[in-house]
Amino acid sequence: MQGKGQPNIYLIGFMGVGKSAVGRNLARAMRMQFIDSDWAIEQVAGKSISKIFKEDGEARFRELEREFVETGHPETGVVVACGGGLPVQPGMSDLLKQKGVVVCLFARPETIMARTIGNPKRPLLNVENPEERITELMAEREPIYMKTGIGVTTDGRGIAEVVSNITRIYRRELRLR
Ligand SMILES: Nc1ncnc2c1ncn2[C@@H]1O[C@H](COP(=O)(O)OP(=O)(O)OP(=O)(O)O)[C@@H](O)[C@H]1O
Ligand SMILES: O=C(O)C1=C[C@@H](O)[C@@H](O)[C@H](O)C1
Ligand SMILES: [Mg+2]
Repeated sequence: MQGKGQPNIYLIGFMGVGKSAVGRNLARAMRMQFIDSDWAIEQVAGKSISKIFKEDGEARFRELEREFVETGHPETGVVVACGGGLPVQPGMSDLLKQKGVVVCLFARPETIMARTIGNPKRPLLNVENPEERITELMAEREPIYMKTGIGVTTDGRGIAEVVSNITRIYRRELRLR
């Protein structure tokens, strides 16, 4: 794989901004491996995200996220699509920045709503008024997202366009290192 040995790329941002979809395409373009933290955690736990939340609680899920970042994935050559809440718990922002290039995808609440509606993988949005929940959670998380990753907006932009933007950012960051 051509990107083997290169610093990891971590995609962060709110649920539905496109981390998984963009990450898969970015990894292909960069010839790097692709790992989705939500998927990796489901493999370790042997159950779905919604089952982990229901049976073990959110705190256990956050522990699994920490283990994934600390020891659960290769140190180089990987594009990691992070779960929406992964950078939020204490210490994670600095840890991600140490480990690689962090890019944060953004989208407006209406866009997020349209992209996430009816998906059972996002138990936090499985509430009576998901729009309100998105706005609240976003306001809480935005400062952390902004200080952790280089921002890329995705509203009205297709996946290929977002991928080529990130490719340029990554090359620039490698030159600066
Ligand atoms: N730029 C884009 N334009 C149009 N649709 C998009 C774009 N990015 C992602 N999508 C679509 O939006 C949906 C949500 O994207 P995705 O699952 O990649 O989000 P995510 O950030 O990984 O969310 P989560 O944090 O919950 O895992 C998918 O159906 C995806 O194909
Ligand atoms: O934003 C969040 O806290 C979450 C996002 C998803 O990717 C999953 O990691 C899970 O549903 C929690
Ligand atoms: Mg995802």
